[in-house]
Amino acid sequence: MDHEAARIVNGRLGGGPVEDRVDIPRIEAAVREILIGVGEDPDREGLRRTPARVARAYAELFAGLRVDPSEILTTSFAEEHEEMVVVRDIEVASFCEHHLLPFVGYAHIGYIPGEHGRITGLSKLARLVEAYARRPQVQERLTSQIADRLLETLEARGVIVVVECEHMCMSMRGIRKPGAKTLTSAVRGTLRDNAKSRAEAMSLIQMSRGDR
Ligand SMILES: Nc1nc2c(ncn2[C@@H]2O[C@H](COP(=O)(O)OP(=O)(O)OP(=O)(O)O)[C@@H](O)[C@H]2O)c(=O)[nH]1
Ligand SMILES: [Zn+2]
Repeated sequence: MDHEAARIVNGRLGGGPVEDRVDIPRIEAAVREILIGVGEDPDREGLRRTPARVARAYAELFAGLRVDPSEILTTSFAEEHEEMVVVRDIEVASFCEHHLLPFVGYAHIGYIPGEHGRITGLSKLARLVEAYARRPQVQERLTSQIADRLLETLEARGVIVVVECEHMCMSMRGIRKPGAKTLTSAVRGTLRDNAKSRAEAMSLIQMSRGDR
């Protein structure tokens, strides 16, 4: 494998291979430095292959940086469905950009198709979450990016996205409050303007909470 090819690893995003250009040697060197920095011996048996493992893990965990979210919703179908569609409990695993520690939880997505009733494949909603989650993020931006992309690409009449996550940077360090959940929402279009539709969406989303 030539040097350039060695820098290209295949990441996987929601099951599909993506060409993933990640500078593996650079990540390896940095991880080795971190290990030294925290007072470890990067050459001891258990840590020898750690920089390489972390580099591969990061390629996968940040694969969203190399995905164009506008290409995810390209499959949409014209359907005479003008009522709400809700997909709830989509697992989220993202990284807070302040500490590069994970935040994990669920995203719930609801939308009302536009005038021409264009709907998208249900899995595409989960792929959209993956594309925006697998990058350094803040939860608020993750939430609104998903909502804005849906509104724009599907020309939906209304969109609601609710994300609930626990942030490891709040659980494991700093203030150390494990179990604290952060809830964020982004509401667009008719769901923002119409309190009755919004309440319907919220009740569909909240129904899941009792089931869990
Ligand atoms: N709004 C928002 N804040 C976040 C998110 N993830 C982490 N944070 C917060 O980012 C803030 C960074 O604060 P700083 O004061 O710069 O960093 P810090 O000294 O490590 O902060 P502490 O966590 O309070 O120890 C912290 O309050 C985190 O809780 C997120 O997704 N959204
Ligand atoms: Zn953080």
